[in-house]
Amino acid sequence: MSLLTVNRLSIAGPRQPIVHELSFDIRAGEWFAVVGQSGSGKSVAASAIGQLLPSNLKATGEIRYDGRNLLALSPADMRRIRGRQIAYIFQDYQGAFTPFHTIGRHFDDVQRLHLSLSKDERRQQAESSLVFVGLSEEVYDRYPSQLSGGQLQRAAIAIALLPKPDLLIADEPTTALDSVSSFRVLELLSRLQKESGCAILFITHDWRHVRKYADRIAVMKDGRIVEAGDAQEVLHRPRHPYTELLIQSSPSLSRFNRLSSSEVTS
Ligand SMILES: Nc1ncnc2c1ncn2[C@@H]1O[C@H](COP(=O)(O)OP(=O)(O)OP(=O)(O)O)[C@@H](O)[C@H]1O
Repeated sequence: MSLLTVNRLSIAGPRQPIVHELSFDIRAGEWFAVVGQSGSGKSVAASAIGQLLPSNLKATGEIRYDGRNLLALSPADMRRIRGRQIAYIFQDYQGAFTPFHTIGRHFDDVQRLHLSLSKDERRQQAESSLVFVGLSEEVYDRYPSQLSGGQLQRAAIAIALLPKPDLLIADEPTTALDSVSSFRVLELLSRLQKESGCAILFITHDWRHVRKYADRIAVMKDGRIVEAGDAQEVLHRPRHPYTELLIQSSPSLSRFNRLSSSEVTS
């Protein structure tokens, strides 16, 4: 069943069009990867879903979610959906945190906005979600600068999933992490997705991640989807020469697969 349907989404920049008539749908509970080279328009397309485009970019077309066109919602209506039903995590996990607020304060901000819980319940919920993503509950009182990149990204995932969103948009969440932290974060996402049943829109240029986690994929080139379908089908029988080129030029899967479970325990 379709959770979100993107219909002829175009995004125009100040000088030229960036994204051209994208159409795809995301099904409930699936891992949908959008893959393509740097600059192909993956991030701007993902930002348009939550009305997070910079003001110099304009989106047209339709993004249907829960019977409504997200592009036509008022900023206030969009804020009620974003964070609660549609959550984001980004490559720039540092930028997602305010340096002078504790991790606990970041939890609290989301809990106050989207959940009605008492102060004690909020702290309890935050501490158990920290433990759930493999962090200690002491992290609650720490500042972002006191955590490693991998730990911060795991905290960001815990916060994003608190309101139990239907869709998590993960924009290259592991690009800035070393390979072991990256592996841990992806395994965590995969586990949480199975447990929570949320769909993931996963933006990446890394085919190793596509091969391991994606159910379906869309391949983007120069602002257009050149090929889309079942991930294994596209990987094994790419129809577009560009997809074939991307797959052939991707780094070997062997290093990623060699990471053993002993390397990834916290
Ligand atoms: N605010 C902006 N104003 C003008 N052009 C922009 C703006 N934001 C993005 N672009 C342009 O839009 C195009 C697509 O950018 P986008 O960040 O979506 O690519 P991407 O596929 O996500 O790349 P990457 O993998 O490097 O993140 C690029 O050419 C970029 O320069």
